[in-house]
Amino acid sequence: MSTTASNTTRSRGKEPAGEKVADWVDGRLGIYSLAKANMRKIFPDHWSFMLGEVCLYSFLIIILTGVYLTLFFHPSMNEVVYHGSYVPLQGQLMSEAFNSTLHISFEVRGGLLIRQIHHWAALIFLAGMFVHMMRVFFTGAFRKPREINWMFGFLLFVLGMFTGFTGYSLPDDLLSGTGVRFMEGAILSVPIIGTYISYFLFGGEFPGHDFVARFYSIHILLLPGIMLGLVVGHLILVFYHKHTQFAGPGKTNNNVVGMPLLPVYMAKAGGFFFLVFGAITAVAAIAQINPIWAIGPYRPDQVSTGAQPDWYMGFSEGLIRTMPGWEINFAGHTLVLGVFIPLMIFPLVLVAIAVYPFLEAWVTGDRREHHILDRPRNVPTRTAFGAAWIAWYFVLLVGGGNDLWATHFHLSINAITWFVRIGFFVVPVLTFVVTKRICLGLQRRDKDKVLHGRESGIIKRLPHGEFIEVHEPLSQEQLYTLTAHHQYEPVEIGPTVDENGVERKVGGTQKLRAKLSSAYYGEDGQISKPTVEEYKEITSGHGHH
Ligand code: HEM
Ligand code: HEM
Repeated sequence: MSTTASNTTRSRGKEPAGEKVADWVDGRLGIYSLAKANMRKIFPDHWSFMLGEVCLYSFLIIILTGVYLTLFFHPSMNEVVYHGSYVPLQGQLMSEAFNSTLHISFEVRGGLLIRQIHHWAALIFLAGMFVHMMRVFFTGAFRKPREINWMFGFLLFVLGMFTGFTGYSLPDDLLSGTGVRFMEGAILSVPIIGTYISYFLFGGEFPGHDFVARFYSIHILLLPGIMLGLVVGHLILVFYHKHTQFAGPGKTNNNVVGMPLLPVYMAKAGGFFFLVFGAITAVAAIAQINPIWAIGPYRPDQVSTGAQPDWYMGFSEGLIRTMPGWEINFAGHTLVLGVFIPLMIFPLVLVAIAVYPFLEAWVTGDRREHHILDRPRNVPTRTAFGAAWIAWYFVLLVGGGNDLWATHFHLSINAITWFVRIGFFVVPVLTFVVTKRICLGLQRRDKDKVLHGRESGIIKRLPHGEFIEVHEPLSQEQLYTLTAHHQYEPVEIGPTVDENGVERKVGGTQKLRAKLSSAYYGEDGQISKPTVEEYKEITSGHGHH
């Protein structure tokens, strides 16, 4: 701070304590210039922009509760005899991990609630990421310059799945052990190196004595550490790029219309954190999750019926449960294709998401920056791809819970398995076609609204007996919003013969690109926006009710 400033404050009398502290910190960290540059940073308002915050807050809640659990959890597979307060398990042999989780649940003050909050927050965190990712996808917020942030987010999603899986495995109960056994089976199906990886991971034959301790360091240190770094990077990039916004009057690619970070956005965000915390705590207090005492300790020779992974891992379970049990013998080695093929499809389902922004940019040839969001209906092919992917994911989830679907809905488990096998191929295609039709229909309706106004529901009878519905013209604001989107031309292959009559070779990828591009922006891919002439012609009297 300058001397004049400190002289003035001294002349006014005693400096307030807060100001003193702030001056002290500013002298060391330069917070005044940092605050000046960022305090008035503008955030646009839309309910869907709160989904990223749900991810952030549930992640913080997971860390807070996780730290409390580490105080009491023993990551050891040493066998002990249970002498705790849960009578039905008295005298049973179990691992220390299972024993300490029972101790957390029954004896530690607030232990069961914290365990439940940790587990529920994990489910909500992953669901939040799923929905946040869909919001970013369907609005095209992943386009330049946000592709790298999309990749950061994608990594967070995948790491979140594995952190959840390792956490789920820690209590060493029958359900979690069955999940780890499932993973071991999948690893063993990898030709040549599968057995080595399994031995390395479990420190010998499954289950061995090490996996809980190993999963523990991965669960509380390695993966959350990487995730924390990624979250910080993710938020720095959101700040750096500035937030996107939906089209509307006054909103352009070069500005952001909304509320300043301080005080409005911070107050809202702070309140929202407590809301998310409260909601998760309420769910955790009401709905029981993972009652390990009812499931019992893990024994490799036992498996319970109705065993299910947490929802985000369900699709991988579905892939394996519904795959035919193919097995071949190759040069004296057994290849378990029934497990190996699903194991290979698993990353493909995920990688399809990761690379999408780059694929779309290549197909459309679009290299511009985008800060105005798309309405999903205005990009029908992308929206249809997204919907097809979600439908595919849910078909696999049904496969992952085929036994529960069978028992709850009194269906044949074989019928469900066949439904999933056929649905795996058919449902995404059907969803794609239907979604694209719906989007085009909505675009037609928008066009109609722009040209003919909104249907008011008021029916009038004209003097000569004809009935008409009164259409109200849209406001200028609505007209702008409905017509603000840019419509692209499909990328063409161009002439295949040059001016000298020499034929130019067109590669397969170029042809594919042109085909995909016309699917995005060709005649079947979008409804042309109303032109100014059309609008003037109609609104100047003829044909306008
Ligand atoms: C730990 C998980 C995550 C956290 C804490 C997080 C947090 C946030 C926050 C707070 C925002 C700004 C507000 C909003 O648009 O909702 C945001 C934006 C964004 N997120 Fe995430 N996110 C996470 C996961 C993901 C995932 C899984 C993806 C996609 C694969 C993703 C991609 C993006 C993108 C591209 C933006 C910029 C959007 C824009 O400016 O419109 N994020 N994220
Ligand atoms: C994205 C991050 C995380 C996710 C998705 C996650 C998820 C889970 C899940 C589902 C469980 C099983 C809970 C149960 O018993 O029903 C668990 C257990 C556990 N987690 Fe996490 N966790 C995360 C981060 C952390 C962190 C950062 C810590 C510690 C600093 C931690 C510490 C623990 C401990 C000690 C257990 C075993 C105790 C128990 O099962 O109750 N977790 N975690």
